[in-house]
Amino acid sequence: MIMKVFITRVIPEAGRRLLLDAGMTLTEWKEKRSLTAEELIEQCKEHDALLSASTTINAEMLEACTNLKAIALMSVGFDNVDLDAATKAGIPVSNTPGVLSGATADTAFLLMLATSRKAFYQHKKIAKGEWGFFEPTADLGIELNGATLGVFGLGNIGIEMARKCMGAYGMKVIYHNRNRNWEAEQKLNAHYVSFEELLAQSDVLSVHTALTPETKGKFDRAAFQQMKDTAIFVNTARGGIHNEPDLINALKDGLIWGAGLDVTNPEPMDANNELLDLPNVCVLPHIGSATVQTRDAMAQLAAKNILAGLAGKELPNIINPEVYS
Ligand SMILES: NC(=O)C1=CN([C@@H]2O[C@H](COP(=O)(O)OP(=O)(O)OC[C@H]3O[C@@H](n4cnc5c(N)ncnc54)[C@H](O)[C@@H]3O)[C@@H](O)[C@H]2O)C=CC1
Ligand SMILES: O=C(O)C(=O)CO
Repeated sequence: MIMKVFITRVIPEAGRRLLLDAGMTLTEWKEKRSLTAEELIEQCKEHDALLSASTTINAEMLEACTNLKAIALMSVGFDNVDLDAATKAGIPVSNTPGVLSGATADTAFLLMLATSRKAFYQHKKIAKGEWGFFEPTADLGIELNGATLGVFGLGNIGIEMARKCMGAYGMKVIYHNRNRNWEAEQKLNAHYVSFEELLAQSDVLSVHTALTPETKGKFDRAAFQQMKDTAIFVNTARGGIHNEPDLINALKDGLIWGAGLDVTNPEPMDANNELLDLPNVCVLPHIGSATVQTRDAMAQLAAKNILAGLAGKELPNIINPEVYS
């Protein structure tokens, strides 16, 4: 029987090929705008499986599309999906863990280093014709050698970030997590600390948890107040984990030294956002996993999950396993 897969964006050929070679019929959303909620429902009703690249999947859609045999997300994060509703609708959902950890940690590392040297600000100055002259005390950065990296969420990406920082700058690693990660602690010689200690001791604080009700708005004014005024805040996880007005004020009031963000709240960020004008800030448009190799691997993994679901098997990267009980 021919199975039909709906794909919410154009995905790398590596993933499409796996599905096509298995005899699937594909419909890709090729328009330069996101699907509306109604369009998503309309499409999903006509298909057997959904491969979703950062589309909101709400209860209404899931209740309307119980025909779906699998939803494969092309992401690790699943805060855009109503997982309880998916389970209630009997639809298995998968994500793409692991394959994007290196690329996303590279992005966190890039933001840390670029922020520490005000790199994006300097680039903008040149573009505006403001190369200037040699001023021994102007626009200085800070060095990272021997600094303390604080990881909030020592999972796949947090571990990769810690490795890179240790290798490049001999950074000391401390972390705070829901649960202690004993294995990573041993491998990285990382020290578990309370959230308050993480705030107080980090020279660079890098966020790597999922966005959940517990982490939403976790980095607010009260948190920034407890950080060093020389600290760099890096967030490549989700914009909702920091409170943006509080972050702007923390930077302007000198509570912290700088910020590097791959994720904002909302996305896309408004072009007039104050953060874009601050010298010690570097912002990227959510490109954590955006390399050729990583996007190929993500598309392939998502495709493998779809194929398993359509063959009546458990999705290898299932995130709502209770759907099978
Ligand atoms: N910027 C980008 O393009 C990308 C962003 N991400 C984001 O990064 C997040 C992390 O990804 P992975 O490292 O692969 O996930 P992971 O599940 O391997 O690691 C997350 C860690 O956070 C910990 N954690 C969860 N809730 C916590 C809490 N309330 N307090 C303290 N620790 C908590 C978990 O125990 C786990 O160790 C994803 O959820 C996603 O939102 C992921 C990939 C790319
Ligand atoms: O995987 C994720 O969660 C992302 O944000 C995009 O790769």
